[in-house]
Amino acid sequence: MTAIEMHSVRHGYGRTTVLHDLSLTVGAGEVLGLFGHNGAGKTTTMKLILGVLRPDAGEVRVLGVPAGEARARRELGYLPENVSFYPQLSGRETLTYFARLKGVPVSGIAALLDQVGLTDAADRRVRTYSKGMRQRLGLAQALLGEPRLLLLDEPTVGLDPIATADLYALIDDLRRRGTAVVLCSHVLAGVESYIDRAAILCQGRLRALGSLPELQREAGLRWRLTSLQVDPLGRTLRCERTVVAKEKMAWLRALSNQPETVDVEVRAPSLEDLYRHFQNTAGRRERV
Ligand SMILES: Nc1ncnc2c1ncn2[C@@H]1O[C@H](COP(=O)(O)OP(=O)(O)OP(=O)(O)O)[C@@H](O)[C@H]1O
Repeated sequence: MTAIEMHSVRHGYGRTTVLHDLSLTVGAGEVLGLFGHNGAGKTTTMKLILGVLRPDAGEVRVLGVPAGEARARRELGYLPENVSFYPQLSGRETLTYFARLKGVPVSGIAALLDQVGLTDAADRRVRTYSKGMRQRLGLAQALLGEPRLLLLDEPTVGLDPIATADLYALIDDLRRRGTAVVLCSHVLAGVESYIDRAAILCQGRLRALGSLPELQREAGLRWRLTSLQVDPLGRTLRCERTVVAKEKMAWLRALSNQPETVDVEVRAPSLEDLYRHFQNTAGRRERV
């Protein structure tokens, strides 16, 4: 079943429209990265999916029902951007509280604490937690009740590199079990191999949507080839060139046929390169 369907959604605060004609779908077991500058409309999009905001126009459906319906809410987990908890409760008490609010069994709490690496701190008050520990508790809260759709707003904020890698591994595991995930982040480096598609928002408009190879094709950015060559005196020379995607293989063949070439490194346009490209060209496109 499709996890999210947004059709021609418009939303504004007061008289200012901040989302324009947004259409996208997210399938079961799909991880969508939602990216955009500050104020692009990412959190507003999340809130529309949660059903705490209603669109001014268009339609938002979650797991086959209108967003905000009890069935959709029950199957949805949400990690907000600025997660906050009652400081006097322990981690375990916090999860018990949220499990009761959500109407899900408390029996899975120990496993969740373990999954996010908080077992040893489970009975400490949250006010003694570091930022990263609070973030991990937020993630455990979002995972209560085994949601079929998980919305993560800046989930890596405050996480150290190992905890960040653990989070991505957890997302991978959830994806394999059919959970759909929407992941908002300003940290693009490292996220690309964990998302199926990226949606790039600019000034409330969907500027690009697709898998990394699709976005690479659409953007037409150049690939970087770095070759190491040994000259007749035995010195190693480093040569760098950028080539368009369709010429990449011809260049690779040519380089590997040269006996002086000892190594070639190929760098595809990264998610960061693509993000910058689509943001930079958004204004231009709108003016056309
Ligand atoms: N409650 C509100 N009232 C009025 N304007 C709002 C409200 N919430 C958000 N906005 C405006 O809507 C636009 C989109 O905000 P939103 O929080 O969705 O962006 P974002 O992409 O999540 O930004 P960030 O990366 O900074 O978190 C911004 O211009 C913001 O100022």
